[in-house]
Amino acid sequence: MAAHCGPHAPLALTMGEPGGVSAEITISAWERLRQDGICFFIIADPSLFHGTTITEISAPDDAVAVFQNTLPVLPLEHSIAAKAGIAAPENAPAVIESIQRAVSYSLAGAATGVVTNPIQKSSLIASGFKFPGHTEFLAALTATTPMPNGRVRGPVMMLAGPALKTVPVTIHQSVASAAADLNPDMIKRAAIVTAEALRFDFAITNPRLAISGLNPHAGEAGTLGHEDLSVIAPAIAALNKMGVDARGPLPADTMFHEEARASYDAALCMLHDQALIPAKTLAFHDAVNVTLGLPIVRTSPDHGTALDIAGKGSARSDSLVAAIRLAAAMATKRAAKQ
Ligand SMILES: NC(=O)c1ccc[n+]([C@@H]2O[C@H](COP(=O)([O-])OP(=O)(O)OC[C@H]3O[C@@H](n4cnc5c(N)ncnc54)[C@H](O)[C@@H]3O)[C@@H](O)[C@H]2O)c1
Ligand SMILES: N[C@H](C(=O)O)[C@H](O)COP(=O)(O)O
Repeated sequence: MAAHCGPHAPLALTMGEPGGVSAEITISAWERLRQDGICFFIIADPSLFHGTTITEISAPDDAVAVFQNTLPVLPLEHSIAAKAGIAAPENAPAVIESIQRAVSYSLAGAATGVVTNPIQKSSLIASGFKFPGHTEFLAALTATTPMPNGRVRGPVMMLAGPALKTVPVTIHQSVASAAADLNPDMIKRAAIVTAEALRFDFAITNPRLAISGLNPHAGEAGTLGHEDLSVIAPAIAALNKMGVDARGPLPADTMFHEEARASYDAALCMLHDQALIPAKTLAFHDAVNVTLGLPIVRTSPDHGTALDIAGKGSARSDSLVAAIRLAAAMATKRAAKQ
């Protein structure tokens, strides 16, 4: 492998929603990282990059030789008809093919990990896609591959920013169904996968977890809802018995101020928005969405398709750059453990 790309295979970037900002932030990320010792290629329809010098490659490894000079694009078999600002369900087969191939390359060791560009979930679902997001799709695509080093399988979503890491225990589901589905096993699994990831992927030797309640004021001693006492507290007690440093259930509204954040390494929250609102508010342009508990490395920018600004040249690539850097760092740590 060429020295400027580091010792590992390149990262595979997916195309994401072709009507969104993926192409422009990928070009910008390539410009920012081309001299940085990280290599990647994108699996996409080359027509998305008209006006930019790209190199069409035929295998992941070809990216290494060209990366410093041009963005390597591995063409899809499906073609697209993209218009900036429009997410057309007709492009779904190409969007899905890109994700599937990135995972295949990663499982085969031809790519060192997967960095996904944002997808328009509603558009994919309208075309018949059966998964609510990448997280669940990636878990299905990797379900039969053993986890490395005996680690516990997820998937678990983490939003990782410079000052805060949050994990939603329930992910892409309605608030009503999340509250109904919540059980101690889900909380325990999310906590164990998170603690393992903090140890092995983020080099935090003794990870401390703060676990939120579900209801206002963590249920106010059972007067504002029963789940905090009947579901979350028993999960935390079981985690403590297993040696996991976890405390709670904490009122979600007071666990994210600066002094509170200093007392833990990751906050586990019961609902998607409990976890993602603080993470994106504090660090919208720096935070990274990481899927923990997969046999492959997967990161993503924390933002979505941004259809409202697609093609206008104002989309920032910071979160994608952070996602690429984090994927490379995680892959390096995992390779050192094998
Ligand atoms: N990883 C993913 O695939 C992923 C992540 C989040 C959201 N989504 C999907 O994206 C779609 C749109 O979601 P949304 O509108 O809630 O969120 P969004 O992140 O796309 O947009 C929210 C706001 O942030 C702005 N914004 C987003 N990215 C930006 C960037 N790089 N630079 C500057 N401004 C930026 C947008 O212009 C918009 O005003 C939905 O279908 C959602 O499910 C996908
Ligand atoms: N919940 C995520 C967010 O708002 O950032 C987003 O939907 C992405 O999820 P996947 O990585 O599962 O697509």
